[in-house]
Amino acid sequence: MGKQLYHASHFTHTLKKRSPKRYGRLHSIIKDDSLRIISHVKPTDPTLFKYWRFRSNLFSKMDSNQIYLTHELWFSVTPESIATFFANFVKACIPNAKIILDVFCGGGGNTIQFAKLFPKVIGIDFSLEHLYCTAQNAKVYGLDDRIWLKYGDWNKVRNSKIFERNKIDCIFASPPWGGPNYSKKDVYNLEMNLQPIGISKLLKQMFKISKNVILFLPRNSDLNQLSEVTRKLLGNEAKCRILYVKENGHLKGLVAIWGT
Ligand SMILES: C[S@@+](CC[C@H](N)C(=O)[O-])C[C@H]1O[C@@H](n2cnc3c(N)ncnc32)[C@H](O)[C@@H]1O
Repeated sequence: MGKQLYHASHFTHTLKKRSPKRYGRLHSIIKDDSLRIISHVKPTDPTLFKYWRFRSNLFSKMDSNQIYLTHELWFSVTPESIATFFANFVKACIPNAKIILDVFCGGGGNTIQFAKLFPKVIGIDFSLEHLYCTAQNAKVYGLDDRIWLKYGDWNKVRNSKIFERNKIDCIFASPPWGGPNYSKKDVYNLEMNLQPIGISKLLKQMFKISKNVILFLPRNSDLNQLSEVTRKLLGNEAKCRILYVKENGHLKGLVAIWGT
């Protein structure tokens, strides 16, 4: 799959060999095993208790005590039932897809569920710790052999040669929503608040790589902006499908779908 990618099954080994400096940044985390979650032990930060109470919703294998999370991943990983739904949805739309790209892959919530159904998944993140979590979590699900990881900022990685070598059938992305305040506004402005860039630029960059794009966005996202950007980039007849996503009766967000 090319030198620029790390195979999840030997992520730390390859990192150590190819990039000792980067490995050095992870060394203490690996040595202390400090990101491993012991399921019955509460996180030290009380603000995480509400996520810990529902920890098995994040990963059904949480009780294996082999799931890895950073502080940020406790509240940003896609819950397993939602990630499973997204993967099944893509499989139903593009049954013969070979390669799925998961931009902003975090702790692998989505990457792992895609890898259950598709032969190759490429996960991108600019956090080495998060890539390490994805690789570790994929092992628990026995899916690390189908996952390749790319370290770097999307703004740079998007121009990488990996997309010349790998034909991407579908891009999935769960971009950062800019912190918990996203829900305080009636309408979430997708141009101003979405990280790391506004929706128009992000989509334009993604359409250069694949015509099939799925974004997991806040539930209060501005639908007019979605409609406008779709017409602007794909023409007046183009469509963007929207699904509202619930978990246990609670509205968690929406998915915007372009393409097949
Ligand atoms: C909402 S989380 C994704 C969660 C993921 N879908 C999961 O289930 O674990 C967003 C991720 O985007 C990453 N990220 C933020 N800005 C980025 C950028 N400019 N380039 C690459 N990754 C970025 C963060 O490190 C974080 O892991």
